[in-house]
Amino acid sequence: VSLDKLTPADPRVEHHTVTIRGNTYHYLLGNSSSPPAGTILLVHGWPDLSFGWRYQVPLLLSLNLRVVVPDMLGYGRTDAPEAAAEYSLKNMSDDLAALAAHVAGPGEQIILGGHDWGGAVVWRFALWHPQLVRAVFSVCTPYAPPRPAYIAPPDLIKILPNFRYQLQLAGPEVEAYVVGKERLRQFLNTLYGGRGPNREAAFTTADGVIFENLDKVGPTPLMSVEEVDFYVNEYERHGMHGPLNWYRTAKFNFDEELPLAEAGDAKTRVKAPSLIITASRDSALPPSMSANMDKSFDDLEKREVNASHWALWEAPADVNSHIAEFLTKVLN
Ligand SMILES: O=C(NCCCc1ccccc1)N[C@H]1CC[C@H](OCc2c(F)cccc2F)CC1
Repeated sequence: VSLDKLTPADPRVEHHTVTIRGNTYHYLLGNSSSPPAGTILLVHGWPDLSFGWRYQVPLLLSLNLRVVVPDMLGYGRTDAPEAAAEYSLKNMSDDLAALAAHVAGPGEQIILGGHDWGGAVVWRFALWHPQLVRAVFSVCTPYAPPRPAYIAPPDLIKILPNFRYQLQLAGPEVEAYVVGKERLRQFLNTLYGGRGPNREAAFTTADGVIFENLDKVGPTPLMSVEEVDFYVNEYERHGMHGPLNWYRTAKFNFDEELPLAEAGDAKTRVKAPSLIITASRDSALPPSMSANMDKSFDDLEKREVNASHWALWEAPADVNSHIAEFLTKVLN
């Protein structure tokens, strides 16, 4: 399975913008030569960009797919509205349904792939727009059924202590501190696994961002300096308010999804062919979190790769072989 990856200015993808439900989205569009065997929509997570799928796009083009990769709301060359409610999983699902109609035509079924928050989005897309889903996969992020009762984030932390960093991200400190190229670079290097001279971490799922360590952190081992430069320039456009709004949506998601939870299996089961690829060393989303998924799916495949949360870049050959195996079955 080829290991080549997109460069920031890659001729294999076009750049497009389109206004969707009031927000302007930027997306990469890769067209296979002959009529496509299908359309796949790739959804990135936090803190990432459409470019986060750089190791996967060439493989997907080789499968004769039309590949659509948006910068999600708040990121890159897509708008970053102020209100957190706009970033709800239902709004994201509805935006992507409109984007799919724009690219593939109204009512056309698509394949969806998500990583991290993008994995949460694609699972919810499958609940809100089941008729549009040809197949769906998530890297790292398990499916959590809509809940009949609201669990406020502080209480969720008691059940899922590995989510503790999300309380900090939903607050004002990280947004206020991570301003300007220098601190954006330190922040991104930190999130992508950079360490200090004595292996100090400046982010853990227990502490969140450790501000006093940020300026000690060296470059991430997962990206070239040019790639980090690209990310820093893309993040400088909006700063961190938009990306952090994704962590301020818990109550909006609960309220929107309550009718699904109350309808039970009819609205909370995923029928389309599905795949989850877990990352063995993901400290935020460990494979154990996917243990109970089977009861909500008609057709679920599970695979695991030996990687951290950033499996797309750290184990691309393994991730890509699982995706290729899954899609070859879906496309034949
Ligand atoms: O915060 C996220 N990613 C940032 C990771 C940063 C990191 C960097 C370096 C090393 C480790 C981590 N992702 C979110 C994605 C949505 C998730 O919410 C959905 C959800 C539930 F609420 C309950 C059960 C399962 C489930 F998926 C919550 C984590």
